[in-house]
Amino acid sequence: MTQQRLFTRLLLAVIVPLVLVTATLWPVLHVHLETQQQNTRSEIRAILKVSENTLWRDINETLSYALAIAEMPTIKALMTKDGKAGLGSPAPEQLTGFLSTLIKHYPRYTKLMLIDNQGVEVLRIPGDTPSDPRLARRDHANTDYFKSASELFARDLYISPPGRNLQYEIFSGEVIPVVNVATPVFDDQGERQGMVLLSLNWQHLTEAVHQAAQMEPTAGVILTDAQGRWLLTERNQQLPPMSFGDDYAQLTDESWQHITGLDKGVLTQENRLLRFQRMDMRRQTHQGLAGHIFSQDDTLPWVLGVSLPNPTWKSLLQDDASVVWFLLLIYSTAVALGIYWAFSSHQQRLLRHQAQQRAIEVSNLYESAPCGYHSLNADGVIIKMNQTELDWLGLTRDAVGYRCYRDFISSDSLLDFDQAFQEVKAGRQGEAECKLVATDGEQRQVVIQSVGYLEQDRFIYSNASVFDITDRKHLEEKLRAQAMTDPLTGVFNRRYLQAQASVEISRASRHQTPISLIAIDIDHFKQINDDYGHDAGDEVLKRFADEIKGLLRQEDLLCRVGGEEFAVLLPNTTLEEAWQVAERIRATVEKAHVSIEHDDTPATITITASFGVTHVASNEKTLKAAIKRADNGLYEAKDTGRNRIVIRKL
Ligand SMILES: Nc1nc2c(ncn2[C@@H]2O[C@H](COP(=O)(O)OP(=O)(O)OP(=O)(O)O)[C@@H](O)[C@H]2O)c(=O)[nH]1
Repeated sequence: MTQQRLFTRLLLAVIVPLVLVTATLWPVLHVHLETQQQNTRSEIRAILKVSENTLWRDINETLSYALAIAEMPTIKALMTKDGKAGLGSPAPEQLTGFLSTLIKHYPRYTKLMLIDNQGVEVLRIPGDTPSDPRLARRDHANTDYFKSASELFARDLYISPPGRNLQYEIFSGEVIPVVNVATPVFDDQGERQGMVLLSLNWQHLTEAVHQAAQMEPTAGVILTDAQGRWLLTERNQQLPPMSFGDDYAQLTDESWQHITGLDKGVLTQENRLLRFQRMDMRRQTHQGLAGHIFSQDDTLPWVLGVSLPNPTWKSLLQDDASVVWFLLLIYSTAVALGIYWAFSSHQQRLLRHQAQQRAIEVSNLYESAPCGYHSLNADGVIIKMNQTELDWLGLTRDAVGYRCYRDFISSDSLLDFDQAFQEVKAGRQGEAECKLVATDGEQRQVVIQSVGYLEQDRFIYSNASVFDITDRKHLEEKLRAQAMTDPLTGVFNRRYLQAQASVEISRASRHQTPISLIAIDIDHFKQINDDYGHDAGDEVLKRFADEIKGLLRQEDLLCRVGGEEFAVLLPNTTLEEAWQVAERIRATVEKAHVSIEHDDTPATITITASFGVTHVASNEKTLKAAIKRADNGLYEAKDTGRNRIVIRKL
């Protein structure tokens, strides 16, 4: 049972700390996780902003250059049929040199072209003819950029979708998608003279976006057109492998559904947090000098997005070892404390149980001790009492608190009790031999030993042990009586006569009263023994004593002083009165018949006795002289025929 309880406590000691620590740490870790997620969101927002700015910056610069070139007088002059260097004439070296430098210095451009109103190429920088047959033609009349830009007003711009409609070029030995930016050229009279076309190296542009995103190595970038066509040229390691032109919408159908409905937003894609926003260059306001910007409407707006790993509990623990150690430390400390609590409380419980057992044992000992225990307050009221003493006094526990102990002390013991109680109240030990009287009147001789408990010299209560000495007292009295009594006849013996004689003599002396003594001896007692046996003799002695006792007063002392010799001490009795007593005894004995069994035959014995009578003189301190006188009288009675009384005076 104890082991099972310990096991339960140990189980609780493990579970409760785990639950408590978890309940305590959960909000903290949750906040920590939320903070991490918030930080991730902020980081994504920042990367997205930088990526967007990078993209816009390059595109805007391109727009600016295109517009600036279209505004250049030499360009206008070159494009104007009526100018000095009209169409069909080669471009001045100075102009081609300037434009070549521009294209070389900005690797984001693959080429610059001037196209006349018929779609015929007027100037191409760089000037070498591409070997790719797709790009070899000089007639641009059927291209989307030509068709679109031919209808634009001054300072309007057309931007082709990246890589759309075969807009690829071979650049540095590889085929790359391009974005064509076209703006019309008008002469000073407002006549449309053709257009300027700048081809943007889309790979270069998106690389810049990538680099911006690489501020955070785990960041991933998405860039698609409005249809979900993948516009990035570089592989993005954080996403499923996508190549330029792949259908992102189809690959991530669910996410794309989410994206298509919103201008911007945040969504969770697998374990990554993706923030996206729309980019519509038609609504670009950067170009304060630009007119309208046109493009293929079905491809815009683009979707630019940045993703980062979304912090989770798992990533939190994996990325931050200190959190794991911290949790391990907290949990192990809590469990260790719990186990310590389980063992210590188990130990305390055992100790408490043992203490309770001891208390019960002590209480049992107290309650059922063979002696009484009680405590009294200063007024003598019982404030505590064990069951033994309650039983002695015939009380129930209800008596505690209001009954006075003194009420149960016999009147002849009150003085001793009061004296002892005063001692106790004074802080000393008190002892009294008293007689307790129970509610039913039963008396009990006891010895009360008590000590007082004092505080600052003020008595508070007493603690008393009460020993029942009734049996001892009875035994003492019995022994005392036996010591003073003749066992055969039950009358006093010689020792008692001598002891009591001095008491009676001094009393007689005090009260000036006479005191007399009778010596008695059975006549021919030896003959009775001889005739009937010793037992018969004993029976005669008992009967003889009984006969005499019946003739004496309470205060007279009948004593057996020898084998068949008796003495009677008669306080307050004159010699004459003593003689009368002796005569009464003699006459009674003479008439007495003692019935015995002798040899299985009933027999009757008659006896006589001789007497010596004297009185104790007032100057005699002991009985010695009086006994001698009485014996002398007795001897004379024997000598003169027995069955008679002889008085001996002083
Ligand atoms: N049965 C019995 N006999 C006792 C007891 N004490 C003494 N005796 C006997 O009492 C007798 C006393 O005898 P004696 O002293 O010769 O006296 P007696 O026979 O009475 O003769 P007188 O005194 O001269 O009349 C002795 O035989 C004792 O043995 C006793 O306690 N019981």
